[in-house]
Amino acid sequence: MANVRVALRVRPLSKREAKDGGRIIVEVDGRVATIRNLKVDDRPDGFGDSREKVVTFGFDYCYWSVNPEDPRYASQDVVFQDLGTEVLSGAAKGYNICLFAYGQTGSGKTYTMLGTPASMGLTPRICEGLFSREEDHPSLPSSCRIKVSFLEIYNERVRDLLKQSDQKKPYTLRVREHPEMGPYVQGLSQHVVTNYKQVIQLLEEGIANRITAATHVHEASSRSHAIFTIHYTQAILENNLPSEIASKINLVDLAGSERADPSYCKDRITEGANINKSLVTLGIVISTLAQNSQVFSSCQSLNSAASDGGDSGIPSSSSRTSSGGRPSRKQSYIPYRDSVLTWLLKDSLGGNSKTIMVASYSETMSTLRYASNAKNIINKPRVNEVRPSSRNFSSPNDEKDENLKELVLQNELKIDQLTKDWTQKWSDWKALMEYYSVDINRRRAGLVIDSSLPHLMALEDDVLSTSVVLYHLKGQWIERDHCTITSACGVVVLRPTPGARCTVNGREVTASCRLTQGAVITLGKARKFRFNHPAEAAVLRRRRQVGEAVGGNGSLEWLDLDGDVTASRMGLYPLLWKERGVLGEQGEEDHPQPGNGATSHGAQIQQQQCYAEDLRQHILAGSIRAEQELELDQAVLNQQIKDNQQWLLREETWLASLQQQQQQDCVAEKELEASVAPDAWLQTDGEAQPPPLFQSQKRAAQLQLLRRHALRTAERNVWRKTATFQLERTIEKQRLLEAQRSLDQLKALCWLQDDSTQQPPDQVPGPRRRSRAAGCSSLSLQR
Ligand SMILES: Nc1ncnc2c1ncn2[C@@H]1O[C@H](COP(=O)(O)OP(=O)(O)OP(=O)(O)O)[C@@H](O)[C@H]1O
Repeated sequence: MANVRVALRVRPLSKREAKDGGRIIVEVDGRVATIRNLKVDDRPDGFGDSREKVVTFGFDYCYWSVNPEDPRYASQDVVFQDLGTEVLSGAAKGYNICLFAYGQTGSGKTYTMLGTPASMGLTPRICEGLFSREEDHPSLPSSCRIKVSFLEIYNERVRDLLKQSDQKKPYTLRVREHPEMGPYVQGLSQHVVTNYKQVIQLLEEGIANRITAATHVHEASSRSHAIFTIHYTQAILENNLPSEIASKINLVDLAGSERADPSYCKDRITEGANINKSLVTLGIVISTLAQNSQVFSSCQSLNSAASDGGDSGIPSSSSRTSSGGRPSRKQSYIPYRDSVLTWLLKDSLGGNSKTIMVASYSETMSTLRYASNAKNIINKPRVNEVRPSSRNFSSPNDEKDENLKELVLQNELKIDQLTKDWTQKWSDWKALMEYYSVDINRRRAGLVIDSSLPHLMALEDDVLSTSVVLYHLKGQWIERDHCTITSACGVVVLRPTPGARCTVNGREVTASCRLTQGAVITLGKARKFRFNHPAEAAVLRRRRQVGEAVGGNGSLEWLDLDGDVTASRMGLYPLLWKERGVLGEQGEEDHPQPGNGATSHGAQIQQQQCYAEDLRQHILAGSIRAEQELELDQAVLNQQIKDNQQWLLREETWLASLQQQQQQDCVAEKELEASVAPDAWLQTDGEAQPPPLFQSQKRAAQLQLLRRHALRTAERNVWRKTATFQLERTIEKQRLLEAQRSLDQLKALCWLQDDSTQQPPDQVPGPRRRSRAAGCSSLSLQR
């Protein structure tokens, strides 16, 4: 519980006022303001009471800003040190805060709230405080987010001061009420800011767009109420779990009240009427809230003027609450919805907010009475904390409301868990499927079965068998009785168990043997398999294409399918010389076939190249697959978002119609009640919503929450998947780099050996040197 904090500020006389012989009749002493010499009775017959009347008001702060020479002088900085820092500390703790300036036109509201370029007011100073707070105190949560919006209420219509319409006619925005967040402006632009300069730019932009006009009292009078809202969110760790503290700061510069002047044009009179209407409503709201707070608090008002409803100067609603002069136990109806201003500030006035009011004083005492009344309002500010898995619902008075929220919370948690489980299972299953994926395509007359992993394909002896069996070689595949087939980093090796009969391409294998694309393996006498290595096949296909491109016949006669085990272990080493023949003809002329050592290195280089190429292919295929999948996920997510938006629209329309219906019913009901018993309506609780609408709104909110949650989860999944793909790619690339490195080492070793087998440099004729260079170019061409 917290009382509304009220500050009084007295500005200096304007030049015109000083010229007209005006004087300041209010005196400030500490936290008390005194007004003397009030006319007690201004009857023209002279029989009025001539005694000096003194009225005192107590406030939380009193600022004497009349003369800078005065020791009591309160500068902009002094005001900020009290009020601004209170706003900042409240925001840092996660409270919603509303600071508004009230007063007659020309009394100094805009000066206090916004200030001038030479003398900054509260709003820019508070913004500055938010940013410097982050910089000055690194111990504070580093992850803070600030979003601002700026609106004005002119003639009971809301305009976005930071998003001007292109059309001549300014567009207006609708005010809606969220069942949980309270009233809000639909479509109001929100601007994320990361530094102080950006906020000031937005503030200046909004101020420039605000409607002002000259009045009798003030040349540049603000004709609208302006609300600058800062959404301040801090990421914190609570019990080692990520959590958020969100605070909404409303900084309100109200339009000034003024007496209607018949000499004004029609528009100005309407404008003034609307300003006065909203300020009168604000007065009623403040007065009623103060009374309601008094009903429930044992505290007596310190201020006699505040408790004197008849002399408050504010349209009193006491008649609605009192019965026989004593306050009723029943809470009075608070007419928030009677003006857009009070509706929008509903939460700030008497709700979940810390509220500070700066009353700018000039001439009339009504401002002081207004302010004094506001002091009695007791709010229930609470910290807005968003817990890791869900929002933190708190402090509703209504028990039913609490239960409902609890239910929503539980549902949300359940859904969260289910979604998590489901996602996990789904991704496990998907990963498994992906790993063993077999692509079956219908092509022309037949079907093509394809897989990107090394596998064995059973060659059935039974002519009646019509099925195809694929055995994927994932990591290690152990056939206990026969042989071990290992697949590591794209290299598949078969090791027969001692005594077990294994043949590869018709030759018996007794030691480890590397399997190459297309090898036919026979286990025992009957079981025949064909070994497929898709990545290797892709490399071979590409080479065949290169061969064709440079004039070869594209045949695979060099693919030594029947090569002996040693050759097989070397993998594709014959390719090296074949390719040199194709790509390095120039070097071939004077470059003899290297000796055995060189052959072995060449084979290793070739093998390494194949491996690197495999990896490259693998990365390529992986990234294409990842992209496709992400695209698909994104499309699903977009569709979900679209569906949600449509659903929200339908729900809103439906609620609006329900609301309209309810309003009509209410009017009809009131009319009926009025005709039956004029005082009967006093007994009704204005704040209570009729059950059907309330239920519908709750239901809508519940559904909305669930849907929003599902969306958030889906978004998180896409993000997680993207991250996984990126990680996979990075790992693959790392592997590729390593392969490349060892390839380079092998090459260097090979050339070193070449060098050692050649004659000393002084005996080497020129063309041989060229040939080595040509060999080099041949390799780099391959690379
Ligand atoms: N504390 C102050 N010190 C010096 N000048 C002030 C102070 N307060 C107000 N003024 C000056 O008084 C004039 C009117 O102030 P301001 O525009 O803030 O009034 P306002 O209450 O916002 O008026 P309106 O409601 O018509 O917009 C301005 O010229 C402003 O600079």
